[in-house]
Amino acid sequence: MTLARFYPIFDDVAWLRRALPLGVKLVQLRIKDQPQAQVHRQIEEARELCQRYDAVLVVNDHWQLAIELGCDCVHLGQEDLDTADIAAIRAAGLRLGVSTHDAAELARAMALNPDYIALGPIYPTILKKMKWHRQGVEKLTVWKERIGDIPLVAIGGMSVARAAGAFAAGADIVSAVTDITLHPDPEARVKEWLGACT
Ligand SMILES: Cc1ncc(COP(=O)(O)OP(=O)(O)O)c(N)n1
Ligand SMILES: Cc1nc(C(=O)O)sc1CCOP(=O)(O)O
Ligand SMILES: [Mg+2]
Repeated sequence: MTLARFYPIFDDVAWLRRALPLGVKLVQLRIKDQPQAQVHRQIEEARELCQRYDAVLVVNDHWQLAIELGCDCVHLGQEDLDTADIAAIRAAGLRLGVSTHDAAELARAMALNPDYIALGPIYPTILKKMKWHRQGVEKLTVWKERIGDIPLVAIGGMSVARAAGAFAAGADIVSAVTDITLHPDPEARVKEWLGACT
């Protein structure tokens, strides 16, 4: 299945209630620091919403719950890979996206035969503190040459205005958080994103 080119990431299912009716077809639920019961409830609702709107739900970090709740896809970073049971994820039929930031991480990700590879932060991000400041769009070209047909996600400091440059450099998908969630009119911004990622 081909993944949509616009990939918003949200920290609460309430955002999915707003974004999915607008036409978002690929979305990540990235919940941090919430009690397990709340995470469970949110993933369950997100899965139902994505089924209703024919969208792919990617569950960040919480791979056991993603398996338990019959979700489509999980996203794991390099630290997550230290403890995740990849065989169990695959046996449950879930797709897998993996974060990468340097060549060693890319080699580790490629060995898992992932369904997409994310490279970031392409531009500086204000969402979280990171060891990497800015990879630059040029690195997307290098990554795309190395990963071939595996979809490449550009993440980190992405905006509507920056999306075309990322696609031109080799990204197949562009992901964003704060460009949407901190926008004064998030719905209007999602619509702009959908227009920029056709
Ligand atoms: C599409 C996408 N790319 C990268 C990340 C980051 O994952 P990770 O390194 O595990 O960091 P956290 O998001 O868990 O803080 C992502 N979530 N999605
Ligand atoms: C969650 C995340 N992971 C990144 C990585 O490089 O792995 S950058 C990032 C934050 C993306 O948020 P924003 O669009 O607001 O910059
Ligand atoms: Mg993670």
